[in-house]
Amino acid sequence: MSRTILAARTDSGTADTTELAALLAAEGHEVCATLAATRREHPDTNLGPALLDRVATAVRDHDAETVAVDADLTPAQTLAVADELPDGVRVRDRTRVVLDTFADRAGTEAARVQVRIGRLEYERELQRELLSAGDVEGFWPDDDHRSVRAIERRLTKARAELRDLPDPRERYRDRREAGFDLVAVVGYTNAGKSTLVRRLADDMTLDRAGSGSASVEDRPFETLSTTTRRATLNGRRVLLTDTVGFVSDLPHDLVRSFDATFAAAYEADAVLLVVDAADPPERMARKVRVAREQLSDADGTVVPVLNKTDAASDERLRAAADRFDGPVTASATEGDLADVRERLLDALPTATATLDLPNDGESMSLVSWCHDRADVRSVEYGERVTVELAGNPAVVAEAERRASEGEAAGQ
Ligand SMILES: Nc1nc2c(ncn2[C@@H]2O[C@H](COP(=O)(O)OP(=O)(O)OP(=O)(O)O)[C@@H](O)[C@H]2O)c(=O)[nH]1
Ligand SMILES: [Mg+2]
Repeated sequence: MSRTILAARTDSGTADTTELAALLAAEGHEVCATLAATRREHPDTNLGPALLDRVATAVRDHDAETVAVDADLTPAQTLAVADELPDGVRVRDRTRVVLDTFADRAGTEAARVQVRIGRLEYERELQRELLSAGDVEGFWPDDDHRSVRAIERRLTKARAELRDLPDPRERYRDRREAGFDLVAVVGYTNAGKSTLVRRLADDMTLDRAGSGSASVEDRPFETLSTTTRRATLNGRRVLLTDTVGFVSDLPHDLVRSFDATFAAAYEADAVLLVVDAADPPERMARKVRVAREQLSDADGTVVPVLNKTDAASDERLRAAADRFDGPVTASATEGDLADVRERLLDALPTATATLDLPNDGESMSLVSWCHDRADVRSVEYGERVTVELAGNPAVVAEAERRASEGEAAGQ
């Protein structure tokens, strides 16, 4: 366990260090002291001399090995902060902490390569700055010799590896063409996405052909790669994708490198945006802002889900509800999720059709095909068979095509 001092600077108000503290705890760091100050960003060190002085003292008092700064430092600022600390103390800003967390726990090959790219891009910038300051010696934790050229070679290799992996968006498009309704469950880290996916999949599932399971833990970034489970909603075949949680102030490069999550969100027919309704108002405001930014390109209908209602006071719940247009409330651990299922169904694009079929064996197998994929609202048997159907537009169109094909074949 590494001993860490957490330092935070904020322009106004009080710094909220809970997010970074949770990340550090999840990494197995012991936060020995948290030091905060309210002041303008200092151009050289971000933190400013007074706070930096307190940090240096705390490092000595606690014999700390690392300092985590709750801000995004420029490479020059990282160096300037390290300069004020005892030799060998490692300085990490929040981007670095997030990258390290992901690197430790990335589950899939794609996530691992993406993390590697994010880290290399980060290191390249830092290395450029180190070189121009003429101060490379002893900065990196290992003796790994780095030159900008060497980093770039590794970047090129990693990008090529990523290109060779299957494109996540392609995979979603194939699934859509196969008549699945795609639902992405997204939101801030620790909001309860995986719990919700598990519950929804269990409630909605008739056949459990789904792959993977959604791991639940009270720590940030429990889920580090997308997991998809199959479920049935009103006869429709739904794929529920659990995603990697958002955090605030991620640099654009890093966000872009988490393509799998964004592919799931952007390609989805409907997006469940899970929000922790028990959060204090300021924290929630920040999280909602982050989620909105990240989802601005999503095509599907976004359904806000205020989760953890069991743990939220009425006042918090009302305040949370005011932030959204028509949210649905839920407790993924305790409540009944009927409202979530209903809202999800409303959000999915739906087509209807009435099929008029000859009364023969061929038609019977088409009726059972429909039952497996859509909401068969009525079937009337007479000289002909009349089927009323609602569901995914691609499925309904395919049913109509099969009906007319059967008709043509019978003539
Ligand atoms: N009280 C309460 N706790 C919940 C609820 N839903 C989830 N939790 C808890 O919140 C914690 C985080 O849940 P997860 O499902 O792992 O959250 P997540 O959004 O998938 O988190 P990441 O994968 O880390 O982004 C766990 O301890 C859950 O048991 C809820 O409705 N009420
Ligand atoms: Mg999760």
